Amino acid sequence: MAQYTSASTALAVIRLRNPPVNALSLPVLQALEDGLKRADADPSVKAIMICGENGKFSAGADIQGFSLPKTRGISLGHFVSLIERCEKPVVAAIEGVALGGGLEVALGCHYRVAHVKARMGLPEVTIGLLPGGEGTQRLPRLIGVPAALDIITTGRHIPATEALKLGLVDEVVEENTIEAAIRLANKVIGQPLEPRRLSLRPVPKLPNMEAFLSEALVKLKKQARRYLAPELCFQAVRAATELPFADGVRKERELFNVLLTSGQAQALQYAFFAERAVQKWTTPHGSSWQNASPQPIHKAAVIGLGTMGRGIVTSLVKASIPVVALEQNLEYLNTGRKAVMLLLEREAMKMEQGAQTLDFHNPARLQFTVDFDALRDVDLVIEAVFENMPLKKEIFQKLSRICKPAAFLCTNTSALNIDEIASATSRPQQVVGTHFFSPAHIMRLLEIIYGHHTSPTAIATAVQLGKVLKKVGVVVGNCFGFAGNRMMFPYVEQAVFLLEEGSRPEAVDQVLEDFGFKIGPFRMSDLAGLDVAWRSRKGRGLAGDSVPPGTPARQRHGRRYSPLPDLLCENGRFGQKTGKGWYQYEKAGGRTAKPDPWLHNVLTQYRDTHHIKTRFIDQEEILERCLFSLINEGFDILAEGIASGPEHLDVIYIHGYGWPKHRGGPMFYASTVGLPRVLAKLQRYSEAHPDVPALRPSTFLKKLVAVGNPPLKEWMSYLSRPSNKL
Ligand SMILES: C/C=C(\C)C(=O)SCCNC(=O)CCNC(=O)[C@H](O)C(C)(C)COP(=O)(O)OP(=O)(O)OC[C@H]1O[C@@H](n2cnc3c(N)ncnc32)[C@H](O)[C@@H]1OP(=O)(O)O
Repeated sequence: MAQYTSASTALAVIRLRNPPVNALSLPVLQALEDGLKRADADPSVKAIMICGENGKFSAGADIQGFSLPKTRGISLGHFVSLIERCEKPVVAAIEGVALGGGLEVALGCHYRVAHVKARMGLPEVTIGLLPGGEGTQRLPRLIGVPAALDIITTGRHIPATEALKLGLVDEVVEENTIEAAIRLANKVIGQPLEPRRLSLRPVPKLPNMEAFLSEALVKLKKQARRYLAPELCFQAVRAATELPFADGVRKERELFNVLLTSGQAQALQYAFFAERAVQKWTTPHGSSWQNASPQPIHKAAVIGLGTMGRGIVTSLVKASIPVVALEQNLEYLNTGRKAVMLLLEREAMKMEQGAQTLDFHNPARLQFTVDFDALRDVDLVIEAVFENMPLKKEIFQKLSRICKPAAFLCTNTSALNIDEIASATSRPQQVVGTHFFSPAHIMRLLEIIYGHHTSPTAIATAVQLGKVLKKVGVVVGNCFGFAGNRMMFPYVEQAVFLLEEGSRPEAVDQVLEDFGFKIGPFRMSDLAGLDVAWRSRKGRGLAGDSVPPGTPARQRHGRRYSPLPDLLCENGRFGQKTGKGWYQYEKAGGRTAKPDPWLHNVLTQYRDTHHIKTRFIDQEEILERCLFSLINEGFDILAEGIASGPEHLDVIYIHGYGWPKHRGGPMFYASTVGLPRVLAKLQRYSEAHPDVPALRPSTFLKKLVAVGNPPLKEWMSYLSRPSNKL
């Protein structure tokens, strides 16, 4: 847990030991205390060094431990103070990471030496907390208020070189950090320790501290939106500027306890582990991350340079994977090339600020072509043409002929059947769905869809590709809309039904934005373009000429249907790109949504035509119908084995659909509301709308309620045998 050794008779070494990241669990901290006492009591020991095992100092407090009752009330600050009060110099040797409590331990030390590749930071804010080991009081004393406030309220990891400039560390070394720390420890033996004890230092003054803090708070509130932790972090740092150290520490603890017991901290910590859990993918057929090895991707190709293709090319170039970008003709190729170059130039500028470079002018790294023959030697192709099954099949047939046998063939689709696409090839085991989210070079989610024949190697390779592209890959089964969009359909459907019954787009959006979504469903549809879904509905016989004559306007296949979105499209209202959709915009391509009297009139006429009695719909009903129908679909997806756990759906929603992370994702949210309540509400709404299948409670949800509303992590054990429907 923490190993006590000696580097020489005069130097004691305490090595934090808790693989994989030396998290500061209670036993680790107790062993650290024992080590300090032993070193203090040994007259031959003249200095102490603290380091971490396996090239990592420490990733901070054990996040799992926050939920353990026995660790409550034990303050990390106690251990940090013990280090600082030591009568012998204590040197931190920082390798790998010193994050959160790990950095706070280092701040208790009298000196800090870091390896040049080490990263430091106080990321507690990202898991809904504040640095509760006196970090909010020590850091401003060491590096000043502006830098400390930035590090504490953003949680960003800073590289060792920046840490040196800020004065956070005393030395940065390129070689052996431990040896450098030993050298420093030997050098400082006998020197006075008072000036090195941060708790005794004043916070460096700013001529305009009050103005600085007020301005910083305004900025922070704007960025933090509905997140509690950033503002409480701010208050703790402000306390450091106003109060003596001990009172500041009391304030820090008080604020920490507010956050610790907040639902936000629990949701954010759940999200942290969910993101890691989805990397350990499994399928109902028994393949998993443990029994599949990814193949290396030395060269890739992207077909189609529309919005998605451009983003995907940019992502690949950023990840240093050589790319061949292919379009169907020279005109499209030139337009696509210009757009890609623009994106890459912007990305290069961002990266240069972080001292990295992006090499995209070299044709060996990025080649534009209209010739399929250029794909002969690539290891993986991502087809990103628009959603048209015959076109995709034609392309896959060609790829199957041209690409080398080992090449993986990926399709970027948001809903289409992977098996049907794979059937056009002679290698369905190499075909995998890679659903990117727009803008593809920015959005972190990558939905990875396996078909009936997709090999475990192909899945593992797509997952590995996701990692290399710095995305969160979530493996799901094949069904219409996969996991994310399949859950989105009932959500959007409810939003439109609410308009039919009496609500307005701005009212529905407001409720969902107050809940924490970045944008509500109507603003989202306007942004994405209403024509995409219209084309899909026409293709599925739900809209346009393919609807059989005599079909009731508000019914399809025996269930309720709203033709309102079709009506907008028929009027050329495709959203932002046409300047009109569910809202009106200042111009085509404009971004400022304004409520539109035209739409309000259309809604009134529509209700009159269809004899719908307008009623007032309160916020609770708006929220519940939209969210609970989405969650209900999630339970069906779990029951069918399309996703292997609720965490998968939550990660998809957080990283692909703007679900507020501080609410942990839809399935986590359902668990916090309580499944009996979700079920009761769905039952009530379903009785009121019997022709809406999405409101009919899922059998799996009913089962979970019947067995007593078990915690989320136990849900999957109540499925007797998950089976992929396909
Ligand atoms: C008050 C609060 C105080 C004082 C705190 O200190 S709160 C904790 C603050 N620290 C953090 O938030 C750091 C969280 N960890 C990370 O950012 C990253 O894990 C990492 C940068 C340290 C390493 O990243 P990477 O190399 O990509 O590896 P993983 O993220 O996959 O992590 C490996 C496994 O370690 C587990 N882990 C990581 N940090 C912690 C932690 N602080 N407590 C408990 N467990 C932690 C992580 O879940 C992975 O576990 P497995 O999935 O392999 O089981």
